[in-house]
Amino acid sequence: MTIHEVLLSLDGVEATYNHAIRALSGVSLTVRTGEIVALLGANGAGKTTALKALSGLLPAERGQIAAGTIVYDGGDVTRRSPAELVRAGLVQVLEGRHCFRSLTVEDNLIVGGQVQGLGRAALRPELERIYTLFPRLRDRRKTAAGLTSGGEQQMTAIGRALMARPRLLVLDEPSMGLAPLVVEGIFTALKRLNREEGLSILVAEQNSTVALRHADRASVLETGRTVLDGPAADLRERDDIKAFYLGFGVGGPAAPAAA
Ligand SMILES: Nc1ncnc2c1ncn2[C@@H]1O[C@H](COP(=O)(O)OP(=O)(O)OP(=O)(O)O)[C@@H](O)[C@H]1O
Repeated sequence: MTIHEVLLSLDGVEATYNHAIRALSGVSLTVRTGEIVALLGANGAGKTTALKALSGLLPAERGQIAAGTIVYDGGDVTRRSPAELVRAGLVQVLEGRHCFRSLTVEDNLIVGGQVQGLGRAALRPELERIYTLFPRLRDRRKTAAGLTSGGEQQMTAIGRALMARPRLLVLDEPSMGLAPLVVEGIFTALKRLNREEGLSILVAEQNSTVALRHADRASVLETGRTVLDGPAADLRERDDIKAFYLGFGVGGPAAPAAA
C-alpha cells in the first residue's frame, strides 16, 4: 500500500476532565493515508483520552480539549461532534468491545451500515465483505452478540465500524482480555484491509508486541505526553526503548497479553 498525504494530525493536544484533571499535556501524532499507526503507552498514559479527543467523544465524559489542534482530511476538527466525524469517515471502535448485546451479530453489523444510510440492497455486499474478513461471524450471525465469545464480540464491534465504510479506523485496545491467537487473527484481518483496501488505521494498544509487529509507525505516550514517534521497525529492534517506555524487561515483556 502506498502511503500518501497526512489524513490525521494532532498537534500539542492538551485535555482535562472536569476542567481540573489534566489527562493530556502535549500529544502530537500523524496518520498518513494508507498507514497503520500504533499509539502505545502504559496504563493511564492517556491513550483512550487521546482517541476520544480526536473522535469527538471527550465532552460525553466531561472532558475538554484545553489546547492544541486536530486536523482530519485537511480540516480543523478540534471540536467536531462524533456524528460529523463518522460521516466524514473517522470511525472509532471503543475499548471494551461494545456490542448491542441483545441484538444478533448480523443486526449489530447492520446498525453500522445504517449509520451511512445504506439501504437493504446495499447492505448485503457489505455484510458479505465482513463475513469474508471474519468467517466466525458468518457462523454466529443469528446469535445474540451478548452470547458470543470475547473474540467474536470484538470482531462484531470492528465489523460494525467497518460497515460504516471508514477512511480512518480508530481502535482502542482491541487485544484487551483476548487470547493471543485471537488477537493475532484480528490484527491480521486489519492488516489485510489496510493492504487490500488502503484503510488507514490508528490503534491504541498496551500490547506493544503485537501492535509493533503490524504497524508502520508508532507513537509512544507517557503521562499524557508524546515522548517518541518513529517507524515501528525501529521500536521493535531497540531493546533500550522497549525497556524504558514499554515495560519490557530482560527476556520479554513485563506484562504479557491476557489469555
Ligand atoms: N472520565 C474520566 N474522568 C476523570 N479522569 C479520567 C477519566 N478518564 C481517564 N481519566 C484519567 O486520565 C488519565 C489518562 O487515562 P486514559 O484512560 O486516557 O489512559 P490509557 O492510556 O488509555 O490507560 P488504559 O490503558 O488504562 O486505558 C488517567 O490519569 C486517568 O485516571
